[in-house]
Amino acid sequence: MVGKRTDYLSWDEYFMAVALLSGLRSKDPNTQVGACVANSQNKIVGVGYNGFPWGCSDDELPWSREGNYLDTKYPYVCHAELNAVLNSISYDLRDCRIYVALFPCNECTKVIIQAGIREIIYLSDKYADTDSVRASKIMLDKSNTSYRQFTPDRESILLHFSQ
Ligand SMILES: O=c1ccn([C@H]2C[C@H](O)[C@@H](COP(=O)(O)O)O2)c(=O)[nH]1
Ligand SMILES: [Zn+2]
Repeated sequence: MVGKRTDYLSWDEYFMAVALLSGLRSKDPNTQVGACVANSQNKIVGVGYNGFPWGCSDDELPWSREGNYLDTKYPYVCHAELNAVLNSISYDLRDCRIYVALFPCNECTKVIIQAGIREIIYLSDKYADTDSVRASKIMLDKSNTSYRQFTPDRESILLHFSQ
């Protein structure tokens, strides 16, 4: 008898990989963030990445991090989590989990909480020392929204377009 494959992706690996793959769509030269929302039946209900709003050309708005506020990306870019929630097939995301490449900022955290998402699984917490992420954690703790860092059991996942 032929046994089943044993190196198949766990649900956490699968959804985090979808989040990272979505992040590869981002044009941000510094930080590419992807997000994937999965429901309690392990179905993907929304994905997103950081990018400019509809109709706002990637070639006309700045990707700078520094300079006058209006000459930076910050006032314009839609965050990955916001896009994943807005792109979702369901209005009600109660009991869903969101997989994100980067710990959500305070604005995304508000969206996540208000959408009813119950758990955040993140990869990087590189902005842990900012007030934005501190505020996120305060709100998450108060609202009983759980969060945990994804600890991968494998270094990478390879995809080949040629079989
Ligand atoms: O919760 C978040 C926080 C940030 N982002 C996006 C917004 C920007 O495009 C980058 C951050 O750029 P830096 O150059 O690292 O400041 O990440 C997001 O999608 N979600
Ligand atoms: Zn954000």
